[in-house]
Amino acid sequence: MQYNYRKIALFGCLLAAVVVTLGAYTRLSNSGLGCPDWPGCYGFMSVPTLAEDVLVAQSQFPESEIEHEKAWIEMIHRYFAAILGLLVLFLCVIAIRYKRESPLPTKLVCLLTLLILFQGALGMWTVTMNLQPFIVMGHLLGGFSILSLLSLLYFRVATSLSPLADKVSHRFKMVLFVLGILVIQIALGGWVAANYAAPHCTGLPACNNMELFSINSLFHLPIGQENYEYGVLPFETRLSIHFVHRFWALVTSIAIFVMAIKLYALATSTTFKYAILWVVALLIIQLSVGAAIVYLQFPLLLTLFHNFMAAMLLTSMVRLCFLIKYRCGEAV
Ligand code: HEM
Repeated sequence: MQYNYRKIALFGCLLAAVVVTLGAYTRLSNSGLGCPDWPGCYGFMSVPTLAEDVLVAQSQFPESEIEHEKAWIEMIHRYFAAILGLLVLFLCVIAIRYKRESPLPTKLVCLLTLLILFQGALGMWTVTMNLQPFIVMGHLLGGFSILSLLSLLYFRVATSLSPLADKVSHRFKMVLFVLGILVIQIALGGWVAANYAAPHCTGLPACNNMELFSINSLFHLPIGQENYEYGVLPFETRLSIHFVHRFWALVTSIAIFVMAIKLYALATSTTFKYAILWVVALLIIQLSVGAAIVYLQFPLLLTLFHNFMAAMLLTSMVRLCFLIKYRCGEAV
């Protein structure tokens, strides 16, 4: 039972990574409004392709012209997300059903189920509120949170150890703190993408027109518009948003390096040492990919990889937290 549950949880993690990447593809290929309604597409369960269906769709949504490629990208993301939702629901039902016989993390799966439902609502608002940047960024963060919690679920069911009963260690607090810094960096990345701010800062390492950077312009919020596709904020605000993402990458990197050095100096188990090195390796790759995106002028596939690496970095940090909390081997 525990064994099968573990395998399903692992499958859930992989599926969540696919859904997050498909979501990024939908966002970055500007297909977010490929279907102007939700959960269907122009009122159909699939993209309307037959001539008569296209006519019906077009008469019901005269203001949006069907772009089949964008509509398919959007619908494929929704299909995968729906399968993930059903899988999480299944994990939740099993955890509750076998609560007595098998010690499964019921609270964690229930939280995941609530999160999946909220994520579905965010997906709907993304479309109905015409890509409102706060909703788009929230949807990105929701996807990353689901992936993190699913990985935590997998780590929990894959171990026979119990969490430490004693008070939270200094090292655990430090890793949580750095995790918080990383989450801010991911949110800032989502803010860059949601406001289409990437091409407004093309220099490296700083933007070309740094004289336009201003902290105040960051408070110019994208609200009160009908449609947010392709962004509504002025040039200097987008440049500033983009630059802050780069600046916070520096803060994140320093925090991760310091954390890694401190943890490594005290670690004794090989598993834990590898887990620390893995985080550092992912960070170095992520920084190089970030710089390459700018240098190569924002190619879609590389930006997708940037999103994927952010997800990997986040789950690796979650793993570090888990390893400390469950004192795997004599790790901490
Ligand atoms: C720890 C380091 C970093 C993390 C975790 C991170 C994470 C992210 C995330 C999650 C996104 C959103 C992608 C999406 O919408 O799917 C993003 C976007 C972006 N990041 Fe980063 N990033 C990091 C460092 C950097 C660096 C160093 C640069 C540039 C020098 C950079 C440049 C960009 C750009 C240009 C985008 C917007 C892409 C677009 O909208 O086309 N990032 N980042």
